[in-house]
Amino acid sequence: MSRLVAVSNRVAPVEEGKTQAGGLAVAIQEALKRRGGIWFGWSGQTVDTPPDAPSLAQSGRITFATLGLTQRDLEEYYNGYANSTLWPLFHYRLDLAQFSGRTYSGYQRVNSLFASRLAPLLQPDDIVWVHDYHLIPFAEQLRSMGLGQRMGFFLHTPWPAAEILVALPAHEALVRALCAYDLVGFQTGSDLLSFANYIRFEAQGEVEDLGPGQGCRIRAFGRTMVARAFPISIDTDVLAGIATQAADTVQMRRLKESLVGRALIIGVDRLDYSKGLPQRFESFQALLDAYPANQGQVSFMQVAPPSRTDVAEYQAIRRELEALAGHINGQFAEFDWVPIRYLNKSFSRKALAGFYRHARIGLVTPLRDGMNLVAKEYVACQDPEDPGVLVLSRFAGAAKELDAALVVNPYDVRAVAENMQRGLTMPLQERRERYEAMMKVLRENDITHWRETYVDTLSQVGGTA
Ligand SMILES: O=P(O)(O)OC[C@H]1O[C@H](O[C@H]2O[C@H](CO)[C@@H](O)[C@H](O)[C@H]2O)[C@H](O)[C@@H](O)[C@@H]1O
Ligand SMILES: O=c1ccn([C@@H]2O[C@H](COP(=O)(O)OP(=O)(O)O)[C@@H](O)[C@H]2O)c(=O)[nH]1
Repeated sequence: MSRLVAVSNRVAPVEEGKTQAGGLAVAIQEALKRRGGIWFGWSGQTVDTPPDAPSLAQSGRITFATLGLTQRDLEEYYNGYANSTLWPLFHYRLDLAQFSGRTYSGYQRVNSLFASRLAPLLQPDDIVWVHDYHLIPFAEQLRSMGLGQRMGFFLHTPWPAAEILVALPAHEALVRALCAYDLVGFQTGSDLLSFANYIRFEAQGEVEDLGPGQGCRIRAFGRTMVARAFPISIDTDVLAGIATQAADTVQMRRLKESLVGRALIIGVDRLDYSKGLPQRFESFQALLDAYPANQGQVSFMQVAPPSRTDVAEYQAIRRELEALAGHINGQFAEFDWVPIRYLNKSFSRKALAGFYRHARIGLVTPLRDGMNLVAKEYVACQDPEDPGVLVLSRFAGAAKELDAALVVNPYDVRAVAENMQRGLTMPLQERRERYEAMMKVLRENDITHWRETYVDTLSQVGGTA
């Protein structure tokens, strides 16, 4: 069996026997454990000069190969082109996207640096699996060094409609770079459709349908490759197991004591403008306004660990939310009840599992999201006998699979409030039916299924080595 080489900007430090936080970390770790291989990416550290070779660390059959970046590289590649150009653009925020030749050069330079440092570690029959928007030009860089291995890419964010993408000065170069892969995976069928439409109408390429769920063969920029949707998922049964044991944690005991029987609504998101947090806070305000019986009876807890804190837009959304939470709490709080618990910190997977299970509503209302694993985790953690209700944005990739949630338009504050009220008062029978429908989907498409489908497909397409 060929070795797998996973490449991602972030490389999770994996310790044997410890459960990993994010779905991506779990998926990559498992895939590498099975086949043996390398996990290559940024070390998370800044250095004065880029090293000639990555640092190597072994854990079982996995070699972690990581590289420090200079402050300038990090500024131009990560904070700049990845998170101030591509991230806002891919999340339909043209108003926030910055277009700068300097950061674009930095993005290309770091991709070239990464590729040149990985190349000496590669063997001819390796399968290379590259993750996310930070590394779109990675395969093109490897190919320019004469490497012909099978190379796949998976985009964790949405792929925008062509009308949005063409605002990017380098749109053609970016899509040309994607065509250097043998397989390009998207989260949903609509991301795939947006990509196929760009190929047809902007790149004058050919798109051949490969049948239901099989994606399409793309011929463009002198290359032929396959593009297909692979919705990422979670380790459903493992997480459901963790949730049954989480009721006994210290955090859970303290949470229950502090709620004194009140209903809990929960949100868990990185502090990112794509997650729709201001609209969500306003929806909760609208719930208290429109259904005053909830005042003093319902608490909304928003877990929002700070993210990408060097980027100005992330500092701005943090200030906005602090003001909004303060305003709403000032309007409704009583001496013995505060409506919004707003927490700028992160929690372990086990603590979150307990919080999810206790919450009557999981409130997941991004304005755009590639998938949103929190939506899936909330469902998997419910008590099958007495499940809570997922209120889910139609603009999260997860809504394509979890259509038994209460699917909402997050911009429609009043409608989100009405759906929260519907969830709080939903009869047990309906809650069970919706939960079972969603769990069926999550058991069929769990993280193992996602990983195996992707790696099997990549093993069968392309490769000239
Ligand atoms: O690495 P950071 O800059 O700290 O950001 C964390 C990750 O955020 C994004 O996650 C996406 O991947 C999820 C799993 O596929 C998906 O559910 C979610 O919708 C996406 O937003 C980003 O794409 C990752 O590269 C980051 O590591
Ligand atoms: O305090 C926290 C907040 C989030 N997460 C995890 O971070 C991931 C967030 O993934 P999602 O797809 O929802 O959004 P992203 O942050 O990747 O855009 C999920 O697995 C969460 O359980 C966590 O472990 N602790």
